[in-house]
Amino acid sequence: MQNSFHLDAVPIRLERCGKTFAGGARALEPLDLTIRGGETIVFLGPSGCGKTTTLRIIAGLESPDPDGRVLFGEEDVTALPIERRNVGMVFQSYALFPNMTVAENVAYGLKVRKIARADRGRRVEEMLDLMHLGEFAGRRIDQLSGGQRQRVALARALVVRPRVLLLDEPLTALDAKLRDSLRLEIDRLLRGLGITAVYVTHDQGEAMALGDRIVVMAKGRVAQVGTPREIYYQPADGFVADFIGTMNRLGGLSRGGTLSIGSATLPWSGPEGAVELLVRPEDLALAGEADGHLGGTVAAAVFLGDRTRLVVEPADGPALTVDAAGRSELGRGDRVWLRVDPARVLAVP
Ligand SMILES: Nc1ncnc2c1ncn2[C@@H]1O[C@H](COP(=O)(O)OP(=O)(O)OP(=O)(O)O)[C@@H](O)[C@H]1O
Repeated sequence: MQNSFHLDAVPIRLERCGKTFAGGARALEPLDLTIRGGETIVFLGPSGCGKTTTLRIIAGLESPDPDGRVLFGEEDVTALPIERRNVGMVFQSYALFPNMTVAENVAYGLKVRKIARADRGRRVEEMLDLMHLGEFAGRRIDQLSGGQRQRVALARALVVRPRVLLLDEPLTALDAKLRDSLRLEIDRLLRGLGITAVYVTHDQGEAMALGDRIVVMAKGRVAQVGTPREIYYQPADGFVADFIGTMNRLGGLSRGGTLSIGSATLPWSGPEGAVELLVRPEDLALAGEADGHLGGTVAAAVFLGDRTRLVVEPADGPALTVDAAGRSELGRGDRVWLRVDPARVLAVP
């Protein structure tokens, strides 16, 4: 990024960070996780899985159960309140001062930290530049669009040069198109600044696009930690497989070094026995009757422009989603054959 603005990237370590709320509800099972300096880590999961609680523990808005520790670099910050952790936060709800100008909002954190006026002015200007907000400096917040407000919120969080940037569903309140463009902007910003960032979302597309690594959570537990590719191609279990992208369940059997699918018996070197067999739509191919493994009828066809997404019902077993390449004329009621590459079939517990 062509800007003098630079942040030190600290690693964050969570050690046995669980959370039990008054009344005994366990929102978070004890969690151990190291977030590398400069890494963007995304907590992803359905509502109520504990992602916001984890973020709030990192921020210092919530303390972990006794025994849990939060470290920023070598410093144990477990007992420090949020104002002494030097974190920047961005929320879905913006949390800006509506009757102050953009520049005043961005300057606020510097004022609280008693930064001298001249220095303040320079840093605000630098930050507004970075967020392409220069022309809005004198506008009041209630005169801005949602996307512009969220850029102000980012500027306000970053101007104090936080050790870590925490983002809680920052794009959820915006419409789809704005969400996409601001997501790209956040991506550029995080890469450019090299800041350690923790991002909470329930949107898998956002998680895949922004995360260096994704922590998939379910019911207060970590289901899997991995890069977007690891999570997509090697899901740890059926929950992760279903939560990220589209996944097919193959009604087949793995036994004695073979995989039986439809009328075909294929060589198989994966786990056998009580496993679920899964395959991504892009790893199924349409074929002819002679070289197909599994016959079925097209139950639905959705034209997506570059491809047509088909739902194919085999004679027995679950329906399968498969993509036909552009300009395919396949439609409801057509009889098709599918080929399965056994090397692409996943077996999960
Ligand atoms: N202050 C609180 N007191 C009691 N229970 C709470 C409190 N805050 C959260 N919880 C509970 O802890 C669990 C995890 O909540 P959390 O907000 O971390 O989930 P989340 O994954 O961020 O969900 P969402 O996407 O809906 O915000 C939920 O069951 C929630 O009801």
